[in-house]
Amino acid sequence: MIKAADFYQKLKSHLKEQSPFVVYRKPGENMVKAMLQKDSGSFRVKDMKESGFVFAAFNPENPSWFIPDDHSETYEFEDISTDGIDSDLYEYLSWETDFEYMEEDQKVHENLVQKGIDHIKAGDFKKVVLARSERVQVHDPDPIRIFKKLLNKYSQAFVYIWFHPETGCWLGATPETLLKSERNRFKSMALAGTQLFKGETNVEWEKKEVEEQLIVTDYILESLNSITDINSVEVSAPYTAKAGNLLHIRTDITGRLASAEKLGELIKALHPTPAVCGLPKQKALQFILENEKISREFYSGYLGELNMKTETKRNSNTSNQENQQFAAISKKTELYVNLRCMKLKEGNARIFIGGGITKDSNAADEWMETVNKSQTMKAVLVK
Ligand SMILES: C=C(O[C@@H]1C=C(C(=O)O)C=C[C@H]1O)C(=O)O
Repeated sequence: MIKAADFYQKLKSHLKEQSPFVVYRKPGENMVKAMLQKDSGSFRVKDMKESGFVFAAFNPENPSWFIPDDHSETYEFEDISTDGIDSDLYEYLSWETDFEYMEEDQKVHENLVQKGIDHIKAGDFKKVVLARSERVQVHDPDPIRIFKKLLNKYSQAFVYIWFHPETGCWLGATPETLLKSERNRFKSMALAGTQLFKGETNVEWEKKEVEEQLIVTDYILESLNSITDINSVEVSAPYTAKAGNLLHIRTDITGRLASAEKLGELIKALHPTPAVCGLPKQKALQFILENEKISREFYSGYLGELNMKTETKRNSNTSNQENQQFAAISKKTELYVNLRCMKLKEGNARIFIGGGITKDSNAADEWMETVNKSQTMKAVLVK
């Protein structure tokens, strides 16, 4: 196993050569993993049968970039938080906003949200997720140092830094799983509804938020219909989940795929879910593409390990081979929705944030929700 300091040294030279790489840590884990592509080729996902790390755009028509397993060096190391900033108190206190600078942005976003509400009331769609971006001047633009701050601060998120000449440099700390699967078992989640964390996770939710989250759960369950062994599907009760300075409503969904071959179909059916797009999917997507003032690029797309080979040691229980161990190779997929993320460019960070709109939404509240969400990335950019 490589030492963290040695790894980051290696990563620096890789970055200088502008070769694709990804470094990431899964929620609740200690180990940081990395894939450094050995050549400078650009690979795209074609049929979801590939093995490697995928970085997919929000718009399903756009390419999904890929670091293939067999074209990269992989690393694993422990990176222990040293500055102790991963505390609830810090998240709450680090709240700060420059309102003057945002006045124009606020107007533009509220107009967009109002247009969304009007279309919902006219019956065009039931839910739409509308986003904006914000440019933040970065005091210390070293992407590796920003990544380390994310690691220190967000132990329960999927934290990553991704670089590819086709996409630029992205970093994030997302609370949302799109899909996990191993052999034919899978897990997904419906995450929606947002309020600011004020030191208490036992909170009340407004009816509007509950309904907004239910739309996501129902959609995921419906998408599973033709692809899974539907009798195997289990759904948890909705509960409050903390993500940085925010709380969301979350439902966990597990089940079995009709066959492991159906993985690609399932990803296609799920993405983009109404947690980041809307319902019905096509109408909401069209509204977003025509009306949002930004190109989302990879924000609210998905990223993660696709069909990564993992070895599990199992005991054979046949009597004449007592206690004999054998290694079973299986393929594991772990994909996350690319939220609470930013793109680094020429010393600036572009933060992407959005929120779900339903008929009961209020434009000013939706603005505040995006301000709150922007804090997840801003907290690691301020001095
Ligand atoms: C769209 C975002 O987050 C999503 C939207 C949420 C909402 O509308 O309440 C909550 C969690 C996420 O599923 C974002 O963070 O930009």
